[in-house]
Amino acid sequence: CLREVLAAFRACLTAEQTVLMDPYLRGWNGLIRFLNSLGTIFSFVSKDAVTKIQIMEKYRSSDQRERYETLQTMVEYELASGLVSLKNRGECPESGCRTVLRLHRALHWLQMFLEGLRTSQEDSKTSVICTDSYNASLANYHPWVIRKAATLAFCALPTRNAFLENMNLGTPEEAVDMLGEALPYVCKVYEITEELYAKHKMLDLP
Ligand SMILES: CCCCCCCC/C=C\CCCCCCCC(=O)N[C@@H](COP(=O)(O)O)[C@H](O)/C=C/CCCCCCCCCCCCC
Repeated sequence: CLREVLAAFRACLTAEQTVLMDPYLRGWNGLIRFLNSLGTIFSFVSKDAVTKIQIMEKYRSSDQRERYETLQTMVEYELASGLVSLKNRGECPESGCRTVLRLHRALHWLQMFLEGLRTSQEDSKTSVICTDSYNASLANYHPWVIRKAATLAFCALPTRNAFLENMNLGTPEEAVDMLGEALPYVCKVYEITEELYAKHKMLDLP
């Protein structure tokens, strides 16, 4: 249920302005379930996202689980233990920091996409909203072949109102209201993570 997905992003935020890992991953898992319901054309996207979520879930069920309780504790722990490579991807291909960075960039896309959906006219095309938000965010980190595959897949998206109805949040108008309520939490999670990564000069982790 997307209501629960949006609630998960709200639950990530603590009074100390840190981001809790478990609701963050719960939110992502819910988004992937929704993505899968849009058709197999998006399998290549969900496969990559699932791999990344599983890497993080593995840390959360390991002996070091407490180090991964929040994004902040993860960054502190991995940097102090030399578990992050700032230059060479091959050295630490599955660090929590680089893995979360990929999800974080995708969260930027999601934020722009949902805002576009919320503020668009009834007759707007979801594929156009999706392509515009992708080009303005995530596409900057993808090679040509992925950008092509992604923009091709976006053409299969249903119309704006059908998409909003698929979200199971009531009528399209009710879904838009719900997005208006929930988006500030997604934005806050994005902002806190962006600041954290900028502070540690990790926004370009290979
Ligand atoms: C209330 C919510 C309603 C909206 C629901 C939207 C559901 C979206 C669910 C998931 C979003 C996609 C997450 C994609 C993560 C991509 C991470 C990434 O950038 N990976 C690349 C880099 O990884 P490394 O190689 O460095 O490890 C990787 O190369 C990418 C591979 C796959 C292609 C990614 C294409 C992304 C397109 C994003 C748009 C999804 C379309 C959703 C349509 C509604």
